[in-house]
Amino acid sequence: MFRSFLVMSDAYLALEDGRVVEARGRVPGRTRGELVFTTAYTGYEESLTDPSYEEQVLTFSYPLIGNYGVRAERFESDRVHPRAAVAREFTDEVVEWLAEEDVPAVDHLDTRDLVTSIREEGAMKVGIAVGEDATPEDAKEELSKCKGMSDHVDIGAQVTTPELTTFEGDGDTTVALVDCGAKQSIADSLVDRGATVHVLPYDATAEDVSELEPDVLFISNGPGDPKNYTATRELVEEFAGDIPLAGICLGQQIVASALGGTTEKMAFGHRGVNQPVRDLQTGKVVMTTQNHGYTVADPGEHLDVTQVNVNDDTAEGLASEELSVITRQYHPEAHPGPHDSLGFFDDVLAMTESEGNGRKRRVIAD
Ligand SMILES: NC(=O)CC[C@H](N)C(=O)O
Repeated sequence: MFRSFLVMSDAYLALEDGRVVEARGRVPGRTRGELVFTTAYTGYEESLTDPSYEEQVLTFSYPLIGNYGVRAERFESDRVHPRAAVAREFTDEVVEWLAEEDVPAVDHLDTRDLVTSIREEGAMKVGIAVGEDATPEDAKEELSKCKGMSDHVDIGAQVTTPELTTFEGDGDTTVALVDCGAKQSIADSLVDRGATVHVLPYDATAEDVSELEPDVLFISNGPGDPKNYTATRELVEEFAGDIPLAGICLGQQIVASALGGTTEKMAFGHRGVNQPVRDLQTGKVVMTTQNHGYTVADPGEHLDVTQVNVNDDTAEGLASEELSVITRQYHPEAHPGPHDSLGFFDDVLAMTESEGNGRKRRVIAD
């Protein structure tokens, strides 16, 4: 157990490795989740509203969070998704926002130690108790109720759009974006390029998609284990070879598993805005935004790995020319992070123009 420098502590984090960490409580409450960290030094508004953090507790390794305020125009969804937020120091403005959202927050703890533990031991469960009457036992009780990420079997239902929503672009291309917890910047990046984007619930049926006559089927980012997105995987199986497919993050994982690949959980994942990715064809390395804890272990026979992470060689981009598929494990839409890979959206829309790409082809055997 290590101590915050405050004499009075009213926040406790009970870690899966048995330790209880004291902190300063900023927003009271009791909660639990998977403890992860991001190394992003900007973009706290975008990260905190990224639906992929659902059921997780987000630790910022950057020590001061909130130094340029809180503006709703930077939000990626309509609420804060992590179950709690942890930093060395939160500004009052961020704390006010988290309080309005009823999301427990703690600071004045040694986040360097926390991040080192996650790196060495992997992402772990945490129970948190914050408030004047909070005790270490309360935090431990929360920990005892904490489920593993893969055990949140219907996590998509917690983050998806309740109904079909359309964002109009000024061009002719139509994209069906299956919302497994989509960041708003994905639809925005497509609309910016002229596409009309229909955002569908994660459990949309093949009929729902067909009715829209989309030129591209796009699977979004989202929280939890890709194995739990059965309905979304079936959609990909249904349309592969008929219309071009794209996916980001969870979307890449779902597309790969639908086409015969496999996914696995990583030790602590990739979360930050400076993850280096190498394109295997051009040799070029770009800095990317990432937020994932699972990865594609085997892309299967239909997909090729086109990009890899420079640090650990994991699959960052997959493609099939035959089936017109391109996916990214990272976040080309940025928000937060570098804009170097925004060209992905041009590549996705270009698939609709490529020769021989019709709705009639079926390459995968039924
Ligand atoms: N940002 C995402 O889409 C995350 C995907 C998945 N939930 C993972 O953790 O790997």
